[in-house]
Amino acid sequence: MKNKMTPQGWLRKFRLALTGLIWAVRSEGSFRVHLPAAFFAILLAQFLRFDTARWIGLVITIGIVLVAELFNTALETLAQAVDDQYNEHIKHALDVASAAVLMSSVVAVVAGVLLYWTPFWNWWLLPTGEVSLGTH
Ligand SMILES: Nc1ncnc2c1ncn2[C@@H]1O[C@H](COP(=O)(O)OP(=O)(O)OP(=O)(O)O)[C@@H](O)[C@H]1O
Repeated sequence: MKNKMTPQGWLRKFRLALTGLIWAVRSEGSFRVHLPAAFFAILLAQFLRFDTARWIGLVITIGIVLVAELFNTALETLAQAVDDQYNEHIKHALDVASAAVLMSSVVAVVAGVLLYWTPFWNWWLLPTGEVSLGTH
């Protein structure tokens, strides 16, 4: 077997992955919602001065949503190539992929509330009432 774990091999893998990422972002409409939402979440986190733990939570949450969307796009594309007629297996596969995206979105909403709740209220209340909800 040919050993592909050379620097050139890794570089080729990285180039192919980047090509796939660019293609997915261009062809899958959901990225036009998810990417600006992720950008806005990062800006808001910066504004609210997230601590390291919250940044880690935010990065993982954004990653989960984007990875689910990428796999969903890959499956949809593969399904189109396999069979453009009605196919029960493809239906189940695509429905499960959609469920993964839905699940990641629910996780993102719950994580968003947990991550932003205290920093937001601290920002909202501190200048007027000097009330702090603490750091947790
Ligand atoms: N070949 C097929 N056979 C059976 N059902 C299919 C097939 N292709 C798509 N479907 C059904 O249509 C649904 C939507 O699939 P489709 O690939 O059109 O995604 P979409 O709704 O356009 O998603 P997106 O907007 O993310 O591209 C699937 O979840 C599945 O139930």
